[in-house]
Amino acid sequence: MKNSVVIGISGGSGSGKTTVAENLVKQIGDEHILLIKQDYYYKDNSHLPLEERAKLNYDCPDAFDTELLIEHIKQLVAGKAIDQPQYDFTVHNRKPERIRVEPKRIILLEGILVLHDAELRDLMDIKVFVDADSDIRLLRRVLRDTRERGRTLDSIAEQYLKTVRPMYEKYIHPTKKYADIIVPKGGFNQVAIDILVARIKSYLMELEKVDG
Ligand SMILES: Nc1ncnc2c1ncn2[C@@H]1O[C@H](COP(=O)(O)OP(=O)(O)O)[C@@H](O)[C@H]1O
Ligand SMILES: Nc1ccn([C@@H]2O[C@H](COP(=O)(O)O)[C@@H](O)[C@H]2O)c(=O)n1
Repeated sequence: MKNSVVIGISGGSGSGKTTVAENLVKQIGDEHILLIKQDYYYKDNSHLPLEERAKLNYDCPDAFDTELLIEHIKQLVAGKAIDQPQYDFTVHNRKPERIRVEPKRIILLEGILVLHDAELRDLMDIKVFVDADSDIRLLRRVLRDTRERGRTLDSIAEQYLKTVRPMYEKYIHPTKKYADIIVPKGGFNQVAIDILVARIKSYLMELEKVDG
């Protein structure tokens, strides 16, 4: 048995991925569970000015440094610490600093395209797709992006029509077929969360048995 179990949580922007993931961390306790956001692995675009960075497509596989993400997940599974990049949505770029992250028993990997890459999927023990209707996802995104990501309504509308919606149809929604569990009704689906918590607890017991 491996040192750690990897759980991938995917779904469209605003579907409730972060809410599900944070709920799991709360219920299991953060000494055993590590949350890795795919957002941290957006490529560094420091070579471009802010106006150019604001126009990029952030909803396609190419926007992410998946090679680094895979390397980091492999390191964590092998029981090694990583130096994780950080991301600042308000300036559309990586932060200059990295954060040292220690491995934990359960690794939750959350992001819009975590189920897209076959090598990344193969590292996962459970694959989850969080689902919500598109109007609900858009509404949540408008509220979040104006409150937390420094965006205007006009910029959200333009980005949604230009990239967010078409890329969801092209890349994100098709990955639903890889999921072991589909969580409808977004982030506060207590039944789905309870099922995941029970499964995670049984993984933790198995891992402890291996340790003796
Ligand atoms: N089932 C739900 N009902 C109501 N609001 C929700 C639900 N799930 C998530 N939200 C809210 O929607 C917003 C976006 O959810 P979040 O989990 O950040 O989505 P994602 O990580 O998929 O982009 C957050 O403000 C969150 O509190
Ligand atoms: N500079 C950026 C980078 C990403 N986005 C959007 O974030 C969404 C993914 O994050 P969620 O928490 O919503 O899953 C994705 O849809 C990108 O469009 C951005 O707006 N700006």
